[in-house]
Amino acid sequence: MSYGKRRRTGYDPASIQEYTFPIENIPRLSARDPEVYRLIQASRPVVISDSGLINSALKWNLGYLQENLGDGSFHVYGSKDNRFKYYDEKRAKQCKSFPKPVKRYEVSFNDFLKMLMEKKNTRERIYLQQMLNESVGQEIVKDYVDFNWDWVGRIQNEQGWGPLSSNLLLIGLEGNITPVHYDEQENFFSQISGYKRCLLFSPDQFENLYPHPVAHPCDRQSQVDFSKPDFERFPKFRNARAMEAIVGPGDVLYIPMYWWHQVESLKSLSPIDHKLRDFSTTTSSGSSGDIPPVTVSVNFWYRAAPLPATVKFPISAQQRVSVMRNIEKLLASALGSADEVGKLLSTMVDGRYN
Ligand SMILES: CC1(C)c2ccccc2-c2ccc(C[C@@H](CC(=O)O)C(=O)C(=O)O)cc21
Ligand SMILES: [Zn+2]
Repeated sequence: MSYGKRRRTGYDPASIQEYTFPIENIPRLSARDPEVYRLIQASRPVVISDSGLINSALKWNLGYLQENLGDGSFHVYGSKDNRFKYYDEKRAKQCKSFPKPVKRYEVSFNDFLKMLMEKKNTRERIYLQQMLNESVGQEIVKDYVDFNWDWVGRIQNEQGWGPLSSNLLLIGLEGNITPVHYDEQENFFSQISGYKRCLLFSPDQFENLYPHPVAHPCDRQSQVDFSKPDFERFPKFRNARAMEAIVGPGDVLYIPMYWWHQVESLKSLSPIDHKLRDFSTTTSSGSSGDIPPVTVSVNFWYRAAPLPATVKFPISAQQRVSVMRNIEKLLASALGSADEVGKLLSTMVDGRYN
């Protein structure tokens, strides 16, 4: 069930997964509308349709990227299903019993293209995510310089945000899902090609989304799998309610810090012509590979504004999450291991605070 109008153009509605929670629409406004800046000021999500932020990148098809991305190495994640659940490598090494949800490869862009062709036939799905850095070719640098930095820089200053920490280039297969999680940075999520469905949940829904413990490799990720929610373990997930934006080329979605988001690559109705230069179309398996359709996005992560000098009460949901994180970290270090944090918190709370 979804309230209000859902954007209907460009993607195949059959590629929209049905979930158990109600969904409202995130406002989609022009950069000329003052309401955009009121929503950003209030740390509320909004889609800006004509910011021009990444117009210079709208020509980034795979052929252009192959030509100009340079010969650096790229992080490519592989998943045996369509979910790409992030995990922290260091923490994963510490807990032996942790089954790694995704595999990580370091490959050249051409190898990534080969993987795209070969993965067409295998179960494994792949997702490239690579920080845009100085290893990229001159043309990409030019396009990057031509981003609308005046527009985004003005917001960064007006909001008192910290520095831009990174821009991640994301190239995924249609059907790829980044499961619901939150990040501790402000994000201008920009869509270059293809369509992505972004489901957002406000930070005050922490108890509905049951994040893993902070010390867990999947810190900041929800334990709930939307496609098969375990209501016995996570009963409050019944109270979750989402806001949704379907972003297409040129759209920018403001994802406020601490807001939960799940991102799903939809099936595009007009597959892109990748203009792949004389790419050997016969893969090692000999099948004449045509590249499967992909989505391309780039995000802009900004460090948070410094905390205000005086705390206003009642504290915000974001501040509540930050306090809980600090308590979990403090207890894990005070007790020497994260395993006893739960027991100690129950001892503190049971019969005393509840
Ligand atoms: C799933 C993946 C590839 C991954 C694997 C391993 C480590 C990190 C990440 C990572 C980080 C960010 C994104 C982009 C976006 C979601 C989306 O567009 O899919 C998002 O969440 C954001 O911009 O905040 C995607 C990924
Ligand atoms: Zn994220």
